[in-house]
This record gives sequence, C-alpha cells and structure tokens, in this order.
Amino acid sequence: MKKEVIMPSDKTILRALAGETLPTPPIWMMRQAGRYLPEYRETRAKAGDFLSLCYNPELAAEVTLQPIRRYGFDAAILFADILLLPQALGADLWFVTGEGPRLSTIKSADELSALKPISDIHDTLGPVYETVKILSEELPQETTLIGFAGAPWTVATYMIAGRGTPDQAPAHALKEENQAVFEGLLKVITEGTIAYLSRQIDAGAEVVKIFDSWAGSLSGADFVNYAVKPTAEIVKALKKRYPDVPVIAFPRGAGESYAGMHAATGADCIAVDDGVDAAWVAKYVQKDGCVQGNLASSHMVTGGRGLIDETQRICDALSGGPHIFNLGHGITPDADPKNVALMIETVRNS
Ligand SMILES: Cc1c2[nH]c(c1CCC(=O)O)Cc1[nH]c(c(CCC(=O)O)c1C)Cc1[nH]c(c(CCC(=O)O)c1C)Cc1[nH]c(c(C)c1CCC(=O)O)C2
Repeated sequence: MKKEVIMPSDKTILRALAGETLPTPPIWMMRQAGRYLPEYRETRAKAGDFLSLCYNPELAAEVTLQPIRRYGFDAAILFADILLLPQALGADLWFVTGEGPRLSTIKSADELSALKPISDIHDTLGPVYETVKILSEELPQETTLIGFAGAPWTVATYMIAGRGTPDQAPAHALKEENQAVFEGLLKVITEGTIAYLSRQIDAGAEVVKIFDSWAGSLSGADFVNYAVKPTAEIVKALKKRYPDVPVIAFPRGAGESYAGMHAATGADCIAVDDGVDAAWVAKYVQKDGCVQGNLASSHMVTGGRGLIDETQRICDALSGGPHIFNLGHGITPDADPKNVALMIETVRNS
C-alpha cells in the first residue's frame, strides 16, 4: 500500500508555530518522558542512572518515543538535560537520588578560564546528536521533534551554585560581587548553546526550545540583560543559520513581562507557566504570535472535573490565535498516567 506522505507543513505543531490558528490546539507535555511512566522507570533502571540514560542514544531515543506510543502527542522532545552543556564545558556533574543535580562550581576568573573551548563540547555531546538522528528516523511522520537547551541565566544558576537553589542566591551574589566573571560565564554559555542547538538542528531537530526556568527571579534591568538579551542573541544566531527552524522561548515566572516577549526575544512562540491567566495571555502575549501552555501540572496528580474544566477554560481562552497546549511546568513523578490521557482527550474534543 502506498504510504501517505505528510509534508513538514502538515505537522500541526509547525503550523501553530508558523502562526496558524487551528481548530484544535496541538499538544505535548514538558517532561513527558519521565518518572510518572512505568516504562520510563524500567528503561532508566536498565541504563543504570539518569546520566547514563542521557548519553545512551538507543535508550534515550526509546524513552523519548514512549510517551508518543502511549499517548500520540503531536511533538516529541529529545530526552537529555540542560545540565549536559555545563558538563561538556568541563564541569563535574552528578545526580543525587531524591535531591537533584550537583556540579563543580564556577565563581572565579580562574575557574571560568579553566572551562573547555566551545569547539570541544561536541566530544561529550555527540551521543545527544545521535539520539536526535535516531528519533528523526523513528518518529511517526506527523510528530514534530523538539530539541532544547537551557537559557544562559538558568544554566549559570546551576553552574555557580553547584546545585538547584530555591532563590538562585549564589548566582545573584556573583552578579553583584564579580560582574566580569558573571557576564563572562553567561557569554560562554550563550556561545555554547548556539553551537549545541545548531548541532541538534543539523541532526534533525525541527524546533528548538530554550528553557529559562529561573527567569522569574530576575527583575528590572537584570531581567532584560540576563534573561531577555542572551535568549535574543541565541535566537538571532540560529535564525541566521536556520531561518526556517522555529524557536520556543520559555522565560518561566516572567509574569507581566511575558507581554512583548515575542518581539524582545525574536522567538516564534512564547511558552507561559501557570502563574499567568490564559485570558490575560490571549490579550497581551498571543496577540504577537504563538503561545504554549499553561495547565498547572498539579492537575496531572489530582485529575477529575478540575482537570477537565481548567483544560477547557485554557483552550477556550486561547482559541482565537495560535496555541500549543502544554503544562505550565514539567509533569511531576507523582502524576497519574490516566490523567494525562484525560487531558489529551479533553483538548482534542475541545
Ligand atoms: C532546570 C532543568 C533541568 N533540566 C531541565 C530543566 C528546565 C526545565 C525545568 O525547569 O524543569 C530540562 C529537562 N530535563 C529533562 C528534559 C527531557 C525532555 C522532557 O521530557 O521534557 C528536559 C527538557 C529530563 C530530566 N531531567 C531530570 C529528570 C529526572 C531524572 C530521573 O529520572 O531521576 C528528567 C526526566 C533531572 C533534573 N534535571 C534538572 C533538575 C533540577 C533535575 C532534578 C529534578 C527532578 O528530579 O525532577 C535540571
């Protein structure tokens, strides 16, 4: 039988990113490959630990595909982590079970200059590009492949503190106490991210997303200089090389500063967290282009009528423009896989 050929422009995620208002929003979910899925836990156990999974192209591709098989999401996101880039730059990286990441820290000019040159990062990141390549061959043809990296500020907060922090205090302290080292580190991460995302695109990523998970802890001029500008620089460099590859920017916690972010960053789509109301997003953000979001991930734990009503409310509020349905942040390990199916069913019948 002749296989129906789906052109890239028929992929719903790419159509939304190009600015099209679709009758039903396409959907994917942050951390869709993760610990809430028994099949993920099984593959992770086979890999040994989280980082071994990230650097094993066959198994990383397998966990990326699991939520696509189970749910038929419209996009797959490469399975990797934003902290692989610091590791590729020479930082030590390990994960403490139940606690999160640990890294060697960068706080001085000497530590900054001891990082590897950008051209060396691909030695470490090669397996990630291989994962992308496998996925671009194995994904269903209607599924869009998203590559990603962390935004410089967010990655810097981990490199400076050596771990996740509730308030990013060590990064704020370095910013005040040694601006040259702080800005030098952002510059290295910015250049590394451009190189890293370029290789992901070369390997087959059709969209890239920049995660600025801690953007919300910057305010005023700092928000502009350290969240908006580095992301804008990455977008500009990628657009120059790959004018047709859409970029999603996620300045989490930006609040009112989400307004104007399309123009400020040059991104095709702004992902919004659940700290802003969908009706507000429609009026002040979606008027400028595609938006992605923003169901609170707690609904994946609680489910029921609350999940259905809130999903419908978000779909309705954002139905007048380009919208990709997603959570406001990653799904948590305690989520019930049945609630994910309920969310998808609700979106597709909205
Ligand atoms: C800040 C950040 C990190 N990583 C990431 C961010 C930005 C997004 C966000 O704010 O959540 C991004 C990320 N991390 C992971 C992905 C894969 C793709 C996806 O499914 O979204 C993506 C896009 C896998 C992962 N990254 C991590 C896991 C869990 C690891 C495990 O299996 O034990 C997964 C599936 C580990 C990780 N990685 C990181 C932390 C703080 C942790 C520990 C917290 C936790 O355990 O959830 C750093």
